[in-house]
Amino acid sequence: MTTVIKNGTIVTADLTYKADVLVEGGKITQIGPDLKGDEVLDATGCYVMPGGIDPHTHLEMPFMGTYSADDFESGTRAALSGGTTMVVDFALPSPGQGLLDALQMWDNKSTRAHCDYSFHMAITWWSEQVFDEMKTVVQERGINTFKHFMAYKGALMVNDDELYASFSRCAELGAIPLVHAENGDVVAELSAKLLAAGNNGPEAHAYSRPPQVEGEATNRAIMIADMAGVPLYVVHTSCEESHEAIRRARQQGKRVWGEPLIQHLTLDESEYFDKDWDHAARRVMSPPFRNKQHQDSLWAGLAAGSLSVVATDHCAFTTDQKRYGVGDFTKIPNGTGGLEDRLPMLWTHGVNTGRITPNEFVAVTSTNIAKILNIYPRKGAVLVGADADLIVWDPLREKTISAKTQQSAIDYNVFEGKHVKGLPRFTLTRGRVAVHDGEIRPKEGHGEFVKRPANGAVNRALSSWKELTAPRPVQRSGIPASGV
Ligand SMILES: NC(=O)NCCC(=O)O
Ligand SMILES: [Zn+2]
Ligand SMILES: [Zn+2]
Repeated sequence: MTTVIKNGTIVTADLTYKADVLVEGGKITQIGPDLKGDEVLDATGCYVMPGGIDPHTHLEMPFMGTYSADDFESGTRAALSGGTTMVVDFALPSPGQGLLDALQMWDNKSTRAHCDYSFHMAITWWSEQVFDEMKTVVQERGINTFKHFMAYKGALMVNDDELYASFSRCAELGAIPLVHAENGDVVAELSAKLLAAGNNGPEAHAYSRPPQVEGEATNRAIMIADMAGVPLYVVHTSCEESHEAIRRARQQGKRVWGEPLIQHLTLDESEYFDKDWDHAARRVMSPPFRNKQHQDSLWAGLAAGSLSVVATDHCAFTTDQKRYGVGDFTKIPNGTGGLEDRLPMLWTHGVNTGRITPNEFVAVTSTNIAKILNIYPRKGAVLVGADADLIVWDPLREKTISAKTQQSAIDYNVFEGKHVKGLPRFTLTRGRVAVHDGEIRPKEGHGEFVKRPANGAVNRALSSWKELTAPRPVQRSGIPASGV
């Protein structure tokens, strides 16, 4: 059975041209004029683009005494509905738990996925066992990224010596470290001080995590990665201080990528000052939403190329779960949703406003991260031989975002009431039409785990350079006799 997408304009990260696309056996088999197939999808007036890849989700994540409410079933259904065809989640060992044990748990959770997926492996503690298992994770399990939390003291946070040890191990294995960059010690101190002063509402969450704590941690992570000789990916870059650190590092030739979230690009800190406790608590996430100047910095970074990927950090909690933190903001589960809305919101606020081009849209939602994760061009491309993860994007299709019509399992949407223009007409996941003329047709269990090999181009280049420039002892002809 073949499927042909006809009459569309193909938009990739670097090209825009008219052609039909033929799909068979889950792959793109031909691109050209006047193609024929058993099933025809009409793309008249539409852009045919690589499906979105969201490299930052937390589905059914155990966190802050509960589990995030969207699992791999509802989460990947939401993803497909909004044009995202692959998610990368985080396997999180609890303290003392082995990496392979934790991976087994994430394997079990992900069997219901509607679209393809992968995992980042989190390093939440350090030991010889963790050091040893990192090799198996990379070489046998096909996971080439390791996540480190510099925040969440007493839970997921790791210290600088552990960061250095793990980053060095990543360098040896051809893997890439990821960081959640906030100074967890300072956040803990500020939180305690705010609570002691009676500042216990959701707005205090934002007060406890000012941009400086993110900027400092980003600079520190960049320095440690440089010392360890490894590239670095900074998740949820939310402010100018962190962006500035990334921009400077890149100008110095360091291999550092920054990932703003669609939430930080389009929602601001005023949400936390809402008189309705639920409204504010539903938007509690780390780092928190910032002011307009920080948003402008993030948008500028996407246009200038100093920021590389737009993600969601989808980690959705219901209103009841958020209410665990009534009277103590530090107990509000951190996280917001966005999987279904990332592409429409970015198109509406990015492409429709002229802040980014359609090609840049493809780059930051799909192609750049496929290259970073070393799965390009299997993913993130419209090329013969690539997986047929495709969206037929209708720039005229409109809707108003509402929890009433969303796929996510939670009872609200942080983008509630926002009007978007630009939505998928069709979404294909490895050739299977999962959104048909705007209507979701999911298939539980269709999603497959995507292995990601180590030693991508950037790792290889950086390790050659580090080897070439490594400190070497000076060769001396005559060595004086010891004074003792
Ligand atoms: N971001 C957030 O608040 N929750 C999810 C966990 C994380 O990424 O820090
Ligand atoms: Zn984080
Ligand atoms: Zn996260």
